[in-house]
Amino acid sequence: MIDSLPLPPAETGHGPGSPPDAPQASLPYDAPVFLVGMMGAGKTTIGRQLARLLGRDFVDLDHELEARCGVRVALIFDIEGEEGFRKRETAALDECSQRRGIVLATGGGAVLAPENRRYLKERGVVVYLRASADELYRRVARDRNRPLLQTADPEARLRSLLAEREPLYESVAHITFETGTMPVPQVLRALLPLLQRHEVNP
Ligand SMILES: Nc1ncnc2c1ncn2[C@@H]1O[C@H](COP(=O)(O)OP(=O)(O)OP(=O)(O)O)[C@@H](O)[C@H]1O
Ligand SMILES: O=C(O)C1=C[C@@H](O)[C@@H](O)[C@H](O)C1
Ligand SMILES: [Mg+2]
Repeated sequence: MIDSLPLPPAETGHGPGSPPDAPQASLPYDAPVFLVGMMGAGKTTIGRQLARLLGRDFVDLDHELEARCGVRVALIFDIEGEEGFRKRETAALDECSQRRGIVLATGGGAVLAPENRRYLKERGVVVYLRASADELYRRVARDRNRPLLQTADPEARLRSLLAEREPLYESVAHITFETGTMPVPQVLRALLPLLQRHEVNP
């Protein structure tokens, strides 16, 4: 039933009727760029803008799963539990991470599975968007779309998830970028030269 509902458009291109803007920058490789980090790290927001800047297609793994299932991430969790969601996430990541020339924003928990970490590390350039628990919580506090934070104490949950995952994000990252309280345009300006300087093995 979860596979047969009407789909919102997947965020995997520039959208119907909207031609891509001319790229304002480029990278010296076509390996995919993967963004990892906690809920609220800015993977979707920065990923979309980075893709536009580079003239690359943007893939958001959460949106891709929603498009495939026809329902929101929260409902996938409700129906299939976190385990079901993670299986779908791994299958989608395996497929999407083989695309060249894209920017891909992962979901916050995509680094949990060892095979996902291998896909990320071996197939592209991985950027860990890092932020403090205080800052992350400020960014997601009012948003109800994150099922793992629908608890009595979402801030404590976010802190414990961050502590658990930090070493996993670090272990896959080629570039760790501390966003601090930097606004999005500034993050993009500072991240771009790091990506351009990164050396990718053929
Ligand atoms: N550097 C930043 N400064 C201020 N606000 C930010 C920054 N990055 C993201 N935000 C805001 O934080 C919120 C969450 O960002 P976003 O949805 O991009 O996070 P995410 O990493 O994709 O999270 P998830 O893993 O849940 O998908 C959004 O409202 C976004 O505008
Ligand atoms: O941090 C997580 O485990 C998650 C983050 C979101 O991107 C979604 O993938 C989902 O809400 C799970
Ligand atoms: Mg996101």
